[in-house]
Amino acid sequence: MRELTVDLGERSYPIYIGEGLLKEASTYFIKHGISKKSPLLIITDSRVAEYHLESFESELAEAGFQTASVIVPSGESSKSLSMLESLVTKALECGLDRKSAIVALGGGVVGDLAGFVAASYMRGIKFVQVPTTILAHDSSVGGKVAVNHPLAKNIIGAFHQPELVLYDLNTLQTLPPREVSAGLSEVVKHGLIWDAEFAAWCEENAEKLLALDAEALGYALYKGCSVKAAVVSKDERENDLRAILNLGHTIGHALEAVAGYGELLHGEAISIGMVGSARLGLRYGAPEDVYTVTKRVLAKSGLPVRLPDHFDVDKIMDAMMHDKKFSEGTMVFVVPTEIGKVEIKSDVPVQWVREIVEQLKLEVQP
Ligand SMILES: NC(=O)c1ccc[n+]([C@@H]2O[C@H](COP(=O)([O-])OP(=O)(O)OC[C@H]3O[C@@H](n4cnc5c(N)ncnc54)[C@H](O)[C@@H]3O)[C@@H](O)[C@H]2O)c1
Ligand SMILES: O=C(O)C(=O)C[C@@H](O)[C@H](O)[C@H](O)COP(=O)(O)O
Ligand SMILES: [Zn+2]
Repeated sequence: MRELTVDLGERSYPIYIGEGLLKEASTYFIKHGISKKSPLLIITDSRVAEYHLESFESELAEAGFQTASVIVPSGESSKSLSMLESLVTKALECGLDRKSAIVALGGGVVGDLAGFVAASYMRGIKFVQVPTTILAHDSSVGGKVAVNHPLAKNIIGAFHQPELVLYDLNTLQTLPPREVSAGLSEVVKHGLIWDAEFAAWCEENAEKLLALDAEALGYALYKGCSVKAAVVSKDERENDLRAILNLGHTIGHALEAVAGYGELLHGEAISIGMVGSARLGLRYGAPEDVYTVTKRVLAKSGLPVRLPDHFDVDKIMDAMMHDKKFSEGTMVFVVPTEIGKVEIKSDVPVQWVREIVEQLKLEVQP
């Protein structure tokens, strides 16, 4: 078992990563002050529920927790305001009070949604992240919680840190291959923004990761969470440094919104977005390998690097104007300067961005 800390003063919390942790969930919950006297609501999705809900909930109930659970449809469309309202209704029906906790059992969709319920219910109650996807090594850490608006991704949300993150690597063995690759997108991102050696490791070990090799996965998720925890610990609310975690997201979020949340998985959209950011890096004078290595490691991880033809460039450009990185009338982008290093560029010429989005349709999968 590996352990990390997100260091945020009185809001600090641990991330536990290991095999079989769900079977001991109650021990961790007790250790971190989750109340047995108030009801606890587990929020999960239909696919995760099939595999994990019953055993997880009974383990907690047997240890004396007053559990209730609710299952949302699997997929990005559950991150909506209407779903938030129905979950608040459920929380009220289950009698959740200010000492209750909400438990997010699932991937990033469940984590973001359940986290936002916890942030807004009674103006904020405790929550626990129990990630079950590779991608959720990113979403479960850092306290960004949100739902989507049809025009913009994650635009209704809050910062609300969990009490703990309990990451049971065994749960990942049931992930479909497309979700494995999508999750690797954010793992690779953590290498590209912070740690060139780790980016190279991701490329060398791509096959093992795609095959869900337990040792490789454990290491990759530990490294990814370490980068995330280090960045968030320095800048919880994205005043400056934290923005680097958005590599590939200005274009990526626009693609998700234009496609209608679901056609492209988040990790896939971010993969295409990171190729766009690498191209932007070249315009600012970065060495060629920023582009070639980015593209190669993503492709080796089973990810798309080309924008499908049917995407409308005007619509993508419009959607980018609603991104949180568009502010004071200028486009702000995270731009790689070398592998493992990025810079935040404001005032990026809109024409450059348009040209890059057009070029993305012509990329060749290496
Ligand atoms: N808050 C953050 O900092 C942050 C960071 C990155 C991404 N995100 C958000 O995370 C979301 C994407 O997360 P995701 O990729 O985990 O998607 P997801 O939660 O939709 O999970 C992907 C799919 O895998 C299924 N699944 C989950 N666990 C499984 C398991 N163990 N076995 C089999 N199937 C399983 C789910 O039902 C779903 O169909 C996006 O909404 C994105 O915006 C948030
Ligand atoms: O935690 C962060 O900060 C990130 O940027 C992580 C991203 O992977 C994640 O997709 C996040 O939700 C994007 O942030 P947003 O503020 O643009 O919604
Ligand atoms: Zn992301």
